[in-house]
Parts: sequence; C-alpha cells; structure tokens
Amino acid sequence: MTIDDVKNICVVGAGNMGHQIATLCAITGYKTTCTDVKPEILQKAEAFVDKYLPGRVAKGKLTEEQAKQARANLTFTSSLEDAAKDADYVIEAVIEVVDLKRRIFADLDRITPKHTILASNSSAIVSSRIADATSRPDKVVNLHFFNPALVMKLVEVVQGPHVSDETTKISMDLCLKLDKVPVHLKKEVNGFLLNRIFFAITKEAQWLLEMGVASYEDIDKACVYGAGHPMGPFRLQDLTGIDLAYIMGMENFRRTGDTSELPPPSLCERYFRGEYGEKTGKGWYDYSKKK
Ligand SMILES: NC(=O)c1ccc[n+]([C@@H]2O[C@H](COP(=O)([O-])OP(=O)(O)OC[C@H]3O[C@@H](n4cnc5c(N)ncnc54)[C@H](O)[C@@H]3O)[C@@H](O)[C@H]2O)c1
Repeated sequence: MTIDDVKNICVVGAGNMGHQIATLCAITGYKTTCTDVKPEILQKAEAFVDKYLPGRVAKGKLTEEQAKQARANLTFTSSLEDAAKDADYVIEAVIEVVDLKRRIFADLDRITPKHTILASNSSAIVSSRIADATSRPDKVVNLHFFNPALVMKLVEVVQGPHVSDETTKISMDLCLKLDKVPVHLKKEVNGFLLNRIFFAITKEAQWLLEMGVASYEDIDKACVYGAGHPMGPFRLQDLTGIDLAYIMGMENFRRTGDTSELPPPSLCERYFRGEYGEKTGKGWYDYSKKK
C-alpha cells in the first residue's frame, strides 16, 4: 500500500481536534466521514464547517469551487460503522481515556478493511497501549496534530516498535498531502516531542503560581514578552482544555505512580468547577463576553 491508495478518511470524535482534522482532510481532497457519539457535537462541527468554508472563500484562501468540493467531501454521522466501513485511513480523536480508545480500535479493527491504517491523535497515549486491541498492530500508529489543527503545521508521527515502516511512510506522506510538516519519532516516548518541551515549561509555570511567586497573568506575560511565545502557558491551557490537562495528569499518575504528575490544586479547582477554558467560556481567563 502507498499514499495513493488512501482515498477515504474517517475521523472518530468531532470535538476540539476532530472537527478541524476532518475539515482539513476534506479541503485537501479526501472523502472524509466524521463521527461522534454526541449529536450536539456533530451539529456544532457541521455548523463550524458551514461557516468556515465561506469564510475562507471571503478571505481569498479558497475558490468557490474548492469550498464546494470540500463541503461535498465531508459527511457527519453518529454511526461508527457507517463512518469507518470504507475508510483507508482512520484518525481517532476521542477523549483521552485509554480503555475507551482500546474499545474503539477493537471496533475499528472489526469494521474497516484489512488494509486500513488506524491512527490515534492522542497527546499522551502511545499506540503500543492500543495496538494489541486489534489484529493489525503494524498498522496502529500515533498521528499527533496540534491545536488548532487547521492552523498548526506540525504533526508528530510516532513509530512504536510494532509499527511497520510502510505505515510510518504512508502516515508521513499523508501529512504532506494535508499540507502539514510531519516529524518522525523513531521511538515512543511519553509526551512525544514538542509537548515534552511544553510540559517542562508549564510545570514550572504552574509551580511558580502555586508558590505565590506571580499571578498566572504575569507568568503568561513573561513568556510572551520575554521569550517571544505567541501565548503564555495558562492562556494555551485555556485553548487546549483544562479538562485535557487534568485527565492527562491523572493518566500519567496512574501509569507511573509519580505524585509530581498529579494536576496541581489551582488546576483541579477549575476542572471541578467545569471551567475547562475557551470551550466552556471560562478557564484561567474569562471568555464569556467573547462571541
Ligand atoms: N485539545 C488539544 O489541544 C489536543 C491537541 C492534540 C491532540 N489532542 C488529543 O486529541 C484527542 C481529542 O481531544 P479533544 O481536545 O478534541 O477532546 P474533546 O473532548 O474536545 O473531543 C472528544 C470527542 O470525542 C467524542 N467521543 C467520546 N467517546 C466517543 C466514541 N465512543 N465515539 C466517537 N466519539 C466519541 C466526544 O463526544 C467528544 O466530542 C485526545 O486524545 C487528545 O489527547 C488534543
């Protein structure tokens, strides 16, 4: 199999990441189906596309014809069976819970053709923790996009010990077709490449806050105005989701038993109040007045 055999893509999960990955696939010419268990999330994803594509036309980034073709390429369904049955490549982007991902990959293994590559967009769960839920571990890989997936160019392709060179090559080639910049991780490592660097920064920022050294606003300012980052670690967490940071911290703690992996108190407080960041209107910062 080569990249030219990939025509149909299925994206599982239409949340923060999934709806943008699906839109990207459709714009770059792939017949794309996007599925989610929550009807309201599918409706939101569809509404996004119907606003996003005309917006790209208005900005001169797409022609009317390209936008029309992209929309025709993209379908939404609540049925995993319908979404995945003809897929050549699946990108899973559901919540960060390993047992759920294993269940979905076992279902995908049953539903999809034998040649289909099954990729996870997980930020922290390496594919070797999922691959043995399928009968095709050589075709189960991490394909890690960054948020927002329509904008950020980087994709990390993580080749665990079970992943074939063919799967890795097709995944790298797919990223190029999606107009992304892929990097190849030759082994699995917790946090992959860029997040390891960001984890170190965020952890330090979080402890500076907990120790009362500075406010989160000032810590963000230091990173923006001193280090030239486009946004500080707290603002970034609002974008990627405080819920995700909490779940990832808990997953890491469960896996390693290392208490320093536990999410810090100020993050837990926000998580338990349901203040997940931009998507709930409030996180570290207040977005309730933003349209
Ligand atoms: N948010 C980020 O910045 C970011 C960046 C890179 C990677 N990721 C990874 O992407 C994945 C998704 O993260 P997100 O932020 O989009 O989460 P999200 O909570 O916004 O979306 C997850 C979606 O999965 C759906 N879902 C749950 N169970 C499902 C099932 N059985 N079948 C189909 N859909 C189901 C939920 O309804 C939800 O809409 C995670 O693995 C995360 O680690 C997230």
